Amino acid sequence: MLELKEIHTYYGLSHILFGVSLYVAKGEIVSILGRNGAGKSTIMKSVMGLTPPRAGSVIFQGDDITGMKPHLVARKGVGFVPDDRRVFADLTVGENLEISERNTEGQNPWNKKRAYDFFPPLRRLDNRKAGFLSGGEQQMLTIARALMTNPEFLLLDEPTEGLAPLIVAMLEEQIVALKQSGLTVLLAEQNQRTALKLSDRGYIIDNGAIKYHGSIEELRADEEIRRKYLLV
Ligand SMILES: Nc1ncnc2c1ncn2[C@@H]1O[C@H](COP(=O)(O)OP(=O)(O)OP(=O)(O)O)[C@@H](O)[C@H]1O
Repeated sequence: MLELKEIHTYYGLSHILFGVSLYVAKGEIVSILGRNGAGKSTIMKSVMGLTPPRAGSVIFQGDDITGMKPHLVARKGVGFVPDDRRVFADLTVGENLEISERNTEGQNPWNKKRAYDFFPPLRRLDNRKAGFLSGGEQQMLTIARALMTNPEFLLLDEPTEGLAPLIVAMLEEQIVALKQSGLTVLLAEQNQRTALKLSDRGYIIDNGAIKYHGSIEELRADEEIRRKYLLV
């Protein structure tokens, strides 16, 4: 469904991604694991066209979308949950959801009701300004906003970072539910426990290059590689 072929991405003169290749098949949850600053977010932004790769290609559902503008990538069915949990602080939770609603003509489209059924804690916050939410509530809202665009593919950048264990467990369950509903997910994670629990396959990135790729069973069994490249 998504394939990156040897992409090189820069911030100005800084060369950040060095020939990153990966693929995600329809229906999979694939994790990119790596330490702080390894390049996980830059991979996500390269797919979204926020930091277009200067070399290599991004193929989505057979189309070359390398360097396509972010709103057009979104229109193709890619939802993005960035790691900064950006919401419109002055709008209510309900308004944040309503203004994100798109592509509602398919079967069982996401709307406010479905979003509240999916994240029940958000329902009672319908009228609350989003700037007053807790970190966990904000993360639910950020994910729900991405879902309101009815994506087929979701880029999730460190969704559980800095959240309390109970919220992390709830989000993990919901990510699995999204997969069961037919969504394909590329997940960036520093937290290997979450990645090992949810994913079908994993990539390890270090210093902007892929160092390892395997099934989650292989990754789980390979303690040496995890110790070398990940936080333990
Ligand atoms: N806007 C920017 N301008 C310049 N350099 C940047 C910018 N954003 C990120 N970088 C650098 O790019 C490298 C990769 O960052 P990236 O955010 O992709 O890492 P990450 O693996 O997602 O880590 P984190 O968990 O901290 O988000 C880092 O060295 C970072 O300092």
